[in-house]
Amino acid sequence: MEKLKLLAPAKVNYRLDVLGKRPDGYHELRMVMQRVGLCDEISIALSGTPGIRVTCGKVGVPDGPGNIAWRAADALLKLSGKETGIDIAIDKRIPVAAGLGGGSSDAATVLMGVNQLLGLGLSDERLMEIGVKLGADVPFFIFKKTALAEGIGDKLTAMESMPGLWVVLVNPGIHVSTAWVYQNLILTEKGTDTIIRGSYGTAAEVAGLLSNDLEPVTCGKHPLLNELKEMLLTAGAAGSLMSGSGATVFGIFEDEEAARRAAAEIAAARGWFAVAVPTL
Ligand SMILES: C[C@@](CO)(OP(=O)(O)O)[C@H](O)COP(=O)(O)OP(=O)(O)OC[C@H]1O[C@@H](n2ccc(N)nc2=O)[C@H](O)[C@@H]1O
Ligand SMILES: Nc1ncnc2c1ncn2[C@@H]1O[C@H](COP(=O)(O)OP(=O)(O)O)[C@@H](O)[C@H]1O
Repeated sequence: MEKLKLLAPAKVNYRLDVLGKRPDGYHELRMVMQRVGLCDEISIALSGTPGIRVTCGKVGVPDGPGNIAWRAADALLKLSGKETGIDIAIDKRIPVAAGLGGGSSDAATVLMGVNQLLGLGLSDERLMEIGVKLGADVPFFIFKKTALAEGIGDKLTAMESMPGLWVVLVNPGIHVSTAWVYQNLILTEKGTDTIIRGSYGTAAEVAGLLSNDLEPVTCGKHPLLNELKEMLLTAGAAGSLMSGSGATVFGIFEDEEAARRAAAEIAAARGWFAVAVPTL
């Protein structure tokens, strides 16, 4: 039986403006989303034994139907009407519940992989429609380009030109519930007059874009994150920010060596998860 091995990358949010709350409880956003080279490895194989099996073996990530990758496979299998079985193994490299979109990326990768394995021929647009029902960030990972994301995160426009940078991701092992962060957000009447351009040329220019309305909620609960942002700046980052709902904090660097040195220093000093990865 045919088998695929795929990489599911993480993301960071260079910008996250919350514009308001919708009647269904979701929030209207304006984000700039960037994929980075820290990836889960996903094997997908068709099987003669009907049913979907997902194994991950990582604490905090459910096997079986609780896994968003299982739900992605289920959605496509139902749509296909086929009787085949699907076996999915996830080698989890992306920290979990960390604001890096690992679950959403796994789901997007499974949608694309199962579409290919079952020969369904669904367009990316159709996969994004199916994906947004699994999670607001899933369409972005099918889009595969640095994006301005609006709506609940699903209305995507490609950024015209973004610099290739090095991103240092630091996660102090704090798990954050995205739902909790949105529930505890205090919406203000702040203006949204910052213009987001289509093109940014340097790390310094991207640093001017960095802002996240969810930061005060998560950093309010975990003040250590402010310290992490400072450590990244001291280590030479052009800018630092919390990603998504947190608790991962990232710094942006133009220079690979400087980024690798910063990650090694922070990992050695405090024993936290800290890696330097390129933007994709
Ligand atoms: C904050 C962000 C930024 O990229 O990323 P993460 O921190 O999760 O990585 C996203 O908005 C997270 O997207 P995602 O994690 O796919 O969201 P979902 O599973 O659909 O929803 C999780 C919870 O967040 C809330 N939610 C999500 C998206 C949105 N635009 N408004 C919301 O209020 C939902 O009400 C739900 O309770
Ligand atoms: N494939 C998966 N990878 C990671 N988390 C998953 C997965 N499937 C289900 N989950 C659950 O989704 C929650 C959010 O995880 P994740 O996508 O890593 O975080 P975030 O929303 O911060 O980007 C976790 O608490 C985890 O239990």
